[in-house]
Amino acid sequence: MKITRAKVIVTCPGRNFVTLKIETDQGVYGIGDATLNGRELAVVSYLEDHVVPCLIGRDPRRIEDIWQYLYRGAYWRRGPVTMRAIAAVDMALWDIKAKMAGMPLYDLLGGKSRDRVMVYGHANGRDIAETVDAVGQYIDMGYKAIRAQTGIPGIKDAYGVGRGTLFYEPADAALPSETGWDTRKALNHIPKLFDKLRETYGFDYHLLHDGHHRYTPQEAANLGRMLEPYQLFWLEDCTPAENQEAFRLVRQHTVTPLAVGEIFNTIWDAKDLIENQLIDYIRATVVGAGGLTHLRRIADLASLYQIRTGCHGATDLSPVTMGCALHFDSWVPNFGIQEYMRHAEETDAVFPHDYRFDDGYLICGESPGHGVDIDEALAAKYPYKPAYLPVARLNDGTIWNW
Ligand SMILES: O=NC(=O)[C@@H](O)[C@H](O)[C@H](O)CO
Ligand SMILES: [Co+2]
Repeated sequence: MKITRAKVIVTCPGRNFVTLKIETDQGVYGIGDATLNGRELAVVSYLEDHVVPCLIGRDPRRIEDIWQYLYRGAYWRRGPVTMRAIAAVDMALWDIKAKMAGMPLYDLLGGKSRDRVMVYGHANGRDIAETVDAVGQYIDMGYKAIRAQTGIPGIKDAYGVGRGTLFYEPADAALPSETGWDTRKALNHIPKLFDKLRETYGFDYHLLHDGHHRYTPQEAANLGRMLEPYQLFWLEDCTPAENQEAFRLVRQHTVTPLAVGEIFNTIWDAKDLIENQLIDYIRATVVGAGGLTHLRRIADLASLYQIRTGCHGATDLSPVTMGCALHFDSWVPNFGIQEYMRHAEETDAVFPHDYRFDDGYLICGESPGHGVDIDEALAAKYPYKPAYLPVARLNDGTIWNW
């Protein structure tokens, strides 16, 4: 069996997505997501100019060999562009293998460990009252788990607060927009949000919060401790994780569960965090961490330390990633939760899929492969539109983590 063609499809139905389509001499094709929010075209070039020429003629059944070839063969390794390109190839090859086997992908991974996948949505508001109301909307939609982010008095465009939409799409300008940050103001305000949420809705619903890399370890520990009475499902990205050891300082001072990893590219970004049990959930994704082949390895390492998966699932991860993630989530024994920010209608039209939302859970599809396709004719109607993630500055102008 041979790969006869591989093409990169760039489309912008509501937002930019990069999709790799691999065709074979057996007429079966597979697709993979390669979207890197704000740097999409770098992955397009990496794939078109440096990966696709190496794929033509290879046997698509040799998923592991191709993964190792692309990872070790590039010599330069572990970056977000490289690992997204490898992920797209990997997803497409698993799609092909499952289609050839006539199986939904989860069957190829080892079968279902659960019938449905608990998801969480993004409730946000410009102030506490709006955010409390938005959480109520998600509860009414059947969600059991809701992430809550609120505007903070004195902070311009705090992270996670949409502009009147039900969910949050941060890539909002042709050049990076400038947002503010003030940790003191955030630490004074965020506990009040969760106090109000628990007072309003009680403790039966899972509540999550994203620190989005903005606190130092000591500040993160302080926030974690202040949030303990509100029993969060997790506090995510509480401090930057380049220094994995920083989480030990947080861990020592709070029992608030910690989640990290949406920007991780390989197992090496998480190894120390996992082996030292410094986190409770690993957020690495199929598209961000080298595909199913590599994400399985991360999940298996995490399972040794009772750490569960909590895959990132924002709008900028395409329905192809969501489809693959649901097959992974259906199989992985140490599943925790799946982030599910809904895609725009025009996105769903370009990427027909068989997964569906039901009462706070996503139900994985049963069709052979990962269950997601791309309508190329429709995709062509949405040309790429430059869109950058914002940057954040402190009050004195210092660039901070967005
Ligand atoms: O937990 N979810 C998130 O942090 C997302 O909202 C990220 O900011 C975006 O995916 C970045 O493109
Ligand atoms: Co996040």
